[in-house]
Amino acid sequence: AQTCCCLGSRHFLLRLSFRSPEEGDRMRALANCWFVCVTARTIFPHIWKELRPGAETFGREPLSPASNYALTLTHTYIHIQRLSSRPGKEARLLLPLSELVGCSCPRAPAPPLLVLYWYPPGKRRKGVSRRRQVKAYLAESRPEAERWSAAIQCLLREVPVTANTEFSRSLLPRPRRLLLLVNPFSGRGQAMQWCQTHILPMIKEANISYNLIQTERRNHARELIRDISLPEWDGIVIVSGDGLMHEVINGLMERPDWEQAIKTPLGILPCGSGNALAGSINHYAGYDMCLREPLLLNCCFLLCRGGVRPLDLVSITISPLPSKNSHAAAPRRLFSFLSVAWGFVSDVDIESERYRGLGSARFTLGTLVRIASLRSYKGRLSYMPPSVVATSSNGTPPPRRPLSRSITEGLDGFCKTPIHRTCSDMGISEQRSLLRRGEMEREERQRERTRRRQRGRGKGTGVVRASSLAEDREKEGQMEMEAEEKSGNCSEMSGASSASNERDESNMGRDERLAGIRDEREDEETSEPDSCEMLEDDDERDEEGSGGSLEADGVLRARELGESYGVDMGREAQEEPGDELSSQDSLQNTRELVRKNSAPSSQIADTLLSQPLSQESSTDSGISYGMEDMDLNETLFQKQSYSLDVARERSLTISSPFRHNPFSYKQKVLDQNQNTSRPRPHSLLQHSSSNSLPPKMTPPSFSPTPPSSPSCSSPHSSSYLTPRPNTPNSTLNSPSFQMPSSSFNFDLNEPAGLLRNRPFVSLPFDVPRDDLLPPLDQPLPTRDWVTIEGDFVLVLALYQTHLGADLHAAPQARFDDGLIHLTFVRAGISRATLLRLFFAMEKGNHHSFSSPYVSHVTCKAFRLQPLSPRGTLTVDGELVPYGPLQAQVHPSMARLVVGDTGVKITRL
Ligand SMILES: Nc1ncnc2c1ncn2[C@@H]1O[C@H](COP(=O)(O)OP(=O)(O)OP(=O)(O)O)[C@@H](O)[C@H]1O
Repeated sequence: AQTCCCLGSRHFLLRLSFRSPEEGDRMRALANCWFVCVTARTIFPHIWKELRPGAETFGREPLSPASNYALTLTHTYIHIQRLSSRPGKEARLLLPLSELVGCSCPRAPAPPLLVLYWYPPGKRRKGVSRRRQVKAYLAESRPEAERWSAAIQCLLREVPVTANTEFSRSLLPRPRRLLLLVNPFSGRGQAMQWCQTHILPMIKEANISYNLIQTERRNHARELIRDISLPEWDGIVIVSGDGLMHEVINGLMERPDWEQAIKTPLGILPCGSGNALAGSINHYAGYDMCLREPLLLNCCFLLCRGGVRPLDLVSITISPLPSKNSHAAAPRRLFSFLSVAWGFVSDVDIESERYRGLGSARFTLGTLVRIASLRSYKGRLSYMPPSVVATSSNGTPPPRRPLSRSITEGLDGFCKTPIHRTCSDMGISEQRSLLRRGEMEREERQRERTRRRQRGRGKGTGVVRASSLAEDREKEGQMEMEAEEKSGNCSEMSGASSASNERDESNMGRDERLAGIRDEREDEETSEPDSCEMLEDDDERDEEGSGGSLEADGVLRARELGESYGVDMGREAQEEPGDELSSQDSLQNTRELVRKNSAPSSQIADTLLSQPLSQESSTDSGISYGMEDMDLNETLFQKQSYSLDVARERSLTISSPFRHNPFSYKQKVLDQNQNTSRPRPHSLLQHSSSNSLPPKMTPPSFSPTPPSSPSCSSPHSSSYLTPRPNTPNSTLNSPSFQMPSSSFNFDLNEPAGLLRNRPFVSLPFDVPRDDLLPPLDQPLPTRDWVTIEGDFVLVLALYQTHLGADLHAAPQARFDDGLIHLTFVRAGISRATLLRLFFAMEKGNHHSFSSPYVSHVTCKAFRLQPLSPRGTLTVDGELVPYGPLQAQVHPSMARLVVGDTGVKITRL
């Protein structure tokens, strides 16, 4: 038994032989007694089996033959060799210390055992995860067993040791102490059960002391964390989903000693339904995607190993909740570790609460339900690319963003290159369509500007309130319905979806509408059968022109919210009659598909996308336009004339046909499948319905600020851009700059449900400032920001790799990369494509997924201004008040327990 093979004597720390308990009668009696009385059925069932293969029938059957083992300890492995007198029967096991959670040496009267808690990776039905195995060996004496236990624990706790070290318990640091916060209702309500079966046993095996607190209500953990004495704890562990982690982080940031408090290592043991952070930790450790208990075991193992990494936090500023004195309410700040979501993702998150019993499958079901009734939302997304911060912090001026002057150049790598390098994702024919629509917008906006000035004279302000927007759009909808009922010519379109109306109109009534753009009067006389909304629009204009009824004024104000900003340039496009004729058949087919309500969305989309959009553009060179408008960051531009040549050049980067497509304000007919009794966002009524697709290829307006047009390399050198006074190089000579930014006037409803019980504790004064962001109610700087405005299906800002344990949504993200990973999907995407996108996300290969509607960028800060009056916004999966929101990343603010797979920073 004293012989063992020599395994790397250079790293040799301990070598000793152990015997199995069957070696002698005395030992056997002792071991049997101890196991039967204390351990066999409770603490060490595995050991019992290991030592006594015939445990269940002890006393009745003969004991198995004795085995001797030789164990050798090195810095990285325990080599275990079974010694056998019969040649060829020796078995060797190499047990990596990195797969060990801990070891123990049970006290007397137990025999002198060395027990190893080993979690090797094992194959599961879905992926690979850790499995528990216990190895126990009987030492010749208790001091020998204790020496071994101390040696292994020293290595696990990274105590420096050599081959000459005299191992004893005194070398060991004190056991780690963890505060476990358990939400018993998280996920499917299994958190406490899993604590007993998986978590606490493993934590004990790792020789970690713990205190477990069950949360009793929402925000209980937050209050607790604000008040406890933190130095007592080596870490705070959340046994729940991401929501409780959000509470804890914000509780820490609300402490007066937030700077030290936020450095407390945080761990997560996934018992929720989303478990995004746990999924990210699991991925970072190099494990395959897994859910439920396997994921829990992996994370618990990593927690016990105890490697800690820095974690970025994102400071979020959101609109204040309404108070009695709404003027006194200041924007709120909170800290986020995971995500900000608006649109599809937040809708699914909140709406799928009702399927909570399904666990993580609730998101799959929620996704399918939401895809079936796809919504889009109007909004404006601005972000600051990381390159800007990197270079400006060096003191060197940021490089000019090159303008992609060729449409096809931008189209090539649309999905792969950063947005600010891309000017358009549209093909040539669509570019023409864009320019034509730009012309229409310009005309329309000029008319509205005139009306606004008239109204401004009376009211003195151009502020638009979202509450009136909602009412006005309802009124507008009613008016449109009435108009349609009156119009017999519109009967052809009744029953068809709104989007099909839009498409038909956009393709079939081009000549008429172009004529209408040239001459507003002509519009009024045109009674184009297909153009229901034009009739209705004209009605509105009549009313407004004649003094403006309340309804008409409301409609107008509703329009202002979405449209009052943006430089709008374009050129008139005309259509060749032959082209229209050639597209008639396919259009007819499409309408049939949509009207019948029977075709799959992808089929409808395909039909639409295959339509030729072949319009020949004609330039009105020499024409100059007066303009007075704001850019997408609410920077007011001076009224100046410029030639259409300039306009044409800039239209590639700035104009916003997307924002103002011809379908924006027309009648929306609910199709048969829509539930009319249920309130729906207005954007849904406008842009999508369950059987219709949003308009084809609604390109966004990309507005790097300043626009990086060669003719306008900087806002200050521009001949036609003058920033607003509150920007660094502003001038005060614009008569209109006093007009407040409309998009910040949201009517926030009284918080209800999930939001009702949120305590709004103010953060300490010295929490880090968002130095890249102006206050929420002020315009963004003119430089370095990119703005996209239009209709979005979703906007998702993620700073971890996973959005859910099985949703690898930001593969490039790292815990401390100092970046926000923005994904946005614009209206126009088909349901089938969206579904494919989510499927691709599961594997994390959606970045190679090519769709002109889907964009991925990284940034340091962003601002999101929803322009649709209703919607949901979530931060870390938790509902926040709907309204403008801005965020900035603060690199490496917190610390996260991730195990020791990656680059180790410190130990828990
Ligand atoms: N005892 C409790 N009773 C009710 N709500 C609680 C309690 N403890 C915590 N909460 C709240 O429950 C919400 C949801 O918890 P959490 O996010 O941890 O679980 P989950 O929603 O199942 O998981 P995930 O966010 O991963 O989907 C959190 O906002 C938290 O504030």
